[in-house]
Amino acid sequence: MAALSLLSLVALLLLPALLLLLLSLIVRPRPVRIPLKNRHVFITGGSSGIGLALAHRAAAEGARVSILARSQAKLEEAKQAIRLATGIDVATFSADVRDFDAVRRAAEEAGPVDVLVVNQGVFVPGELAKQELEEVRFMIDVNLIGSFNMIKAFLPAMKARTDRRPASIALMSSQAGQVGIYGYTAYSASKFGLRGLAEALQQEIIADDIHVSLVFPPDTDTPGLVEENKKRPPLTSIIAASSGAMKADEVAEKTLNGIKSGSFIVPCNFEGYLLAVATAGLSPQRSYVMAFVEVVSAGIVRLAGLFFQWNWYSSIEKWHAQSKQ
Ligand SMILES: NC(=O)C1=CN([C@@H]2O[C@H](COP(=O)(O)OP(=O)(O)OC[C@H]3O[C@@H](n4cnc5c(N)ncnc54)[C@H](OP(=O)(O)O)[C@@H]3O)[C@@H](O)[C@H]2O)C=CC1
Ligand SMILES: CCCCCCCCCCCCCCCC(=O)[C@@H](N)CO
Repeated sequence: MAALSLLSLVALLLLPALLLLLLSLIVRPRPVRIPLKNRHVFITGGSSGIGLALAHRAAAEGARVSILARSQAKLEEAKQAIRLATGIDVATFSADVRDFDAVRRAAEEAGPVDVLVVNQGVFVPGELAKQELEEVRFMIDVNLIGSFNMIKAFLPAMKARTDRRPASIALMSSQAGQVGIYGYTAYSASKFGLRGLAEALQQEIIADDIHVSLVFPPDTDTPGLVEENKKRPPLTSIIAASSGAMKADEVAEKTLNGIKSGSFIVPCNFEGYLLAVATAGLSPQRSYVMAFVEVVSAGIVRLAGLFFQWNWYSSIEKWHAQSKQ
């Protein structure tokens, strides 16, 4: 009896250890560190919200920072704010990411970039039945096609960089890019699209030592969210409240840490970790510890996900029952 329990104890410890060992051998791409100090970090949407917080932090960490957005006035305001806080001057580029020629001119002017953060994004919530196709197109154009434009324009010089240290392309998705949320048909589609782009792109540029990160923030306190809240269907707010809200600077910190550690998936809060494990799919994974968590908890996290859906559909049913009265 004692021998049997000793045996099962050994098996209990040995199996996870063997699994960890196996995973540490097979996870791909291999782990990498991406330094920011003295490197050129280019941030789209860098004049407001998460992008502005990223620019602040990257400048404070000793990077050379460039920001791109449409409004020259907001860019100038951001530049002054960063100078006041850090004493550092960032370069500004006024362009619309939907305009490939404008983006290409910015790329030429900016010179080679080591860390490209494609963060610009627009969000107009609303049920598809009530939304104009023009708004749908707007979100797909800025969030998805705009990201393609940025990468197409900046990638050639990144590949040809003479600094042989590892480089990074980070894309700002959203937790609504991991799970579809009521009121976000177009927005979720644009953010899910970034995932396909990122997974395929990582395979294409790994040989250039360029590493892709996909960031998934929850609701984040930014000027963009203040605007969004004016239009949000109540059910969007109810369902989005399943994940806690964050400050722009907290998301910026998670994002830069994710970039520096070369993480492909970058969750930002606890719910974000659950979502990352629940939607791990066939994404690349560099961390054998995270890979271990994914393998071991897949079933139970799926169960948790089904409970969330149960809860969300209950809210939707309740909402319809109330509005019929
Ligand atoms: N806030 C949130 O709750 C969340 C946000 N996100 C994502 O994070 C990113 C940043 O969001 P947030 O900080 O809230 O956004 P803000 O609305 O506060 O800022 C958006 C930034 O993008 C720029 N931008 C918008 N459209 C374009 C365009 N066509 N071309 C170039 N620049 C553009 C804006 O400048 P200008 O208008 O002058 O062009 C601004 O600098 C987005 O991708 C968003 O989807 C993800 C999850 C949650
Ligand atoms: C396995 C269990 C997982 C449980 C966690 C589920 C939480 C889902 C919440 C989704 C929130 C979406 C917020 C989108 C924010 C956003 O992008 C807009 N503000 C526009 O910018």
